Amino acid sequence: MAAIAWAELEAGGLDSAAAAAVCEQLHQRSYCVLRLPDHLAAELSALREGARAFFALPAKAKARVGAFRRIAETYVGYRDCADRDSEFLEMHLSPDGTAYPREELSPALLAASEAAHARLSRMARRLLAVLAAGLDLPPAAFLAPLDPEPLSRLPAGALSSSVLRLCHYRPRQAGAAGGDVLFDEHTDSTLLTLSPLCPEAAGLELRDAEARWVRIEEAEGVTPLHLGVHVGDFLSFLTRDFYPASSHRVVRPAGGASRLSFPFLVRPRNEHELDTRAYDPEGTHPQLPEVHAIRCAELRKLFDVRGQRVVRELREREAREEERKARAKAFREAVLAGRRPVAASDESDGEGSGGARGEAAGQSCASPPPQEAGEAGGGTRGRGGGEGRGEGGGEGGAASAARGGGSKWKKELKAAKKAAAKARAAEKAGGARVAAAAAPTGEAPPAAGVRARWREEAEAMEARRREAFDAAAGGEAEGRVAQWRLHDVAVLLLSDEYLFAYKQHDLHMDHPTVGVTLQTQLCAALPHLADPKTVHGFRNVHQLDYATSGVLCFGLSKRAAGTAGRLFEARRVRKWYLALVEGHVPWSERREERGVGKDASDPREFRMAVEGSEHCVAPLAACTELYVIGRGALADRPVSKLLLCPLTGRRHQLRLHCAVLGHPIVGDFAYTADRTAPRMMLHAWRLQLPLPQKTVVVGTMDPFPATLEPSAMATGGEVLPTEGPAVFEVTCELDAQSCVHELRGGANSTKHAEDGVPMDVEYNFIAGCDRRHVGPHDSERIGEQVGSH
Ligand SMILES: O=C(O)CCC(=O)C(=O)O
Ligand SMILES: [Fe+2]
Repeated sequence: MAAIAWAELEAGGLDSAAAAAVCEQLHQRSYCVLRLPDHLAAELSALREGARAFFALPAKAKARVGAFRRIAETYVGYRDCADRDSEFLEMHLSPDGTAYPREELSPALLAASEAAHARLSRMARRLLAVLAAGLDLPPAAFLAPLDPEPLSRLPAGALSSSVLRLCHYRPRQAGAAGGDVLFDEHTDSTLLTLSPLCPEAAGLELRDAEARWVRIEEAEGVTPLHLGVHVGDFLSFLTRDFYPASSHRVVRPAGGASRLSFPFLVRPRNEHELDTRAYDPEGTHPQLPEVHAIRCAELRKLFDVRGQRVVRELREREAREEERKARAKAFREAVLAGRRPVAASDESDGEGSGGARGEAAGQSCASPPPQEAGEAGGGTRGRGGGEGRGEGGGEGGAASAARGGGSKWKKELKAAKKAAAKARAAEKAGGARVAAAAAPTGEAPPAAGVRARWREEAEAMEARRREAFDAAAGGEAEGRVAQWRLHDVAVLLLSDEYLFAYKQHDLHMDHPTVGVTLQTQLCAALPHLADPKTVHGFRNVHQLDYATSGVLCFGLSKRAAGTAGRLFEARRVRKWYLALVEGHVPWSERREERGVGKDASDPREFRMAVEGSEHCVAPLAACTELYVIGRGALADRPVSKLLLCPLTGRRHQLRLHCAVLGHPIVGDFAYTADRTAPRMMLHAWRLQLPLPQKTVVVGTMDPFPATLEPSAMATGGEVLPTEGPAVFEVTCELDAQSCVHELRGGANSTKHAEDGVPMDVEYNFIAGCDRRHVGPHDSERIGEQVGSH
């Protein structure tokens, strides 16, 4: 799971990339993980040490802090849940910023709690402002119910509603009964909950979008400086489940370790009366319920009742899901045991493709189809119910909602209507008024929010690209637009653990609405290897842009994908790209180190910009090595062929680095005005992965060969057969110089410039790679190459 840097969220605008990631993740799966800056380590460890010392006190001393009790509309104090091996201390702040309760607590714990409370509260406000902006709402829409800022504006004698809950889960006593769930499944009756993670005694489990338990503290790379953020009932209610409440629980950490945790529960003030009309005077916002004159305290009671039912439903669903998983696993194991993966494409041409074909053909039909997000199991999301453990011990749950897939909005609408019906019942009973939590009946509410916006953007980009082709081809665009079919995919290398595929240019890796994407192609070609637990079927570990072609690696299991993903993150993967760039490049080698950040002038937030340019914001370090392979012409225009080695992987890094050096990539729609090239001439040529057992290099043919033949452009987008094997694989480590040597030596040219670079070469491009280009690989040989580990 990629953590979002808090520093970026803090420094960027409400619509920065980090902000968008927070909105997207909370929308998709109701939680995200933030990476806190190192300087907060001391603050967090002071809190940990203070709490550890407190919980180590004799029971009598802890009881003197004061039992769990209600003070001015909120609960404070210490409680011991001996039957669950857990104890809790609820810390609030007084209007002067001091912690409450204070009796018996060490000055160190008080100081650490005050600092953490204040800091987490500020972070929560920032996050809520970001989440509001994600729905085109002003920050006040989500901030108004919170404790006032500064706290000195609290009524005299009141305490903060938001609470820092110090939790201690003891190791299991020898011979003790009791299960492994220490804190039952629930949703928090908060807007948000912020939890510094505890990887040394991982126990926090959250439901993912398919309602499976995820132990976020066990994810690779999680440290005590990571912060879990999850959505509570109030935010879920206020956004009609756009940000759904996260269902979670605490289980016994492995190895019987004791666990300390500090969830910060960002609560609305009980006495606050919700009124959303100010933020949506027309009542047209598709996500904001129209609510007025309803006290948060009343709403909270409603959440508690609803939570009970949803937990029951979830448990039933979980049992059904377990059964289905066992069946899918048995099937997958049977296929892998046979080591005979089958390519069952939509069109059987009888030719061998990437994986060995044949014997197991019948089985592929029976394999479970990959599921779209939200389709799995009906899409009911987890919401938990209070288990009668007192305030906070068991928190209420919000209405269930479904996400993803075509029926998402209908399901959401249904949930919203149910919520409205309940609210109306509450209105009758308690006199509170919830005007209309339901959308207008009869039709799904219009799509809103970041996800919908991004989808629109992707579609608009696609439309623009088509338009440009239309213009360039004078109405004969059809032949020039890449219209890939399901079987236009090549499997370059297949092992038990990894799949390397060829992505065609002008093809999405995946897409919520487009039918032919690399993912759907792979699902059609290798249905038995598609994992129904994933959203699209195959676990990609890195990305290629829509317009870029080339090698992509997929992990066939979560573990394999994790291993490869970590190699990418650690920058241990070497990548070589080939590009045709405009003009004759005057140097033969170059290193470009300008950082890459967002281009603030692009309203679509698509383009990036290099450090130092006028509109570049928050640039991140970027480095590319560029080598000239040759200079010549492509359809009468001067071009150079480059080998590009990105040492970092920023969005659009290669396009930008070429452009800023004065030689943009031919056909790059984002950074050039040229609309005549039939494709963007950028290709991910080779990938070198130092997998634990063996380093593999997987490559493709050179799609921009030097040739004296008539340009392939004339054939307009047709898939051409290539000469020789399309897959290049070696098991020794490669370096850039040897690639340069190989490419220059292979250039079909007799003239050389002074620097040894071939000149006057007529370049060509191969419009795509089809299965016929792939060498005769069988899974045994490839298994040897990649090794299994
Ligand atoms: O102990 C934890 O990490 C989480 C506890 C929790 O869910 C809560 O206090 O609401
Ligand atoms: Fe919780």
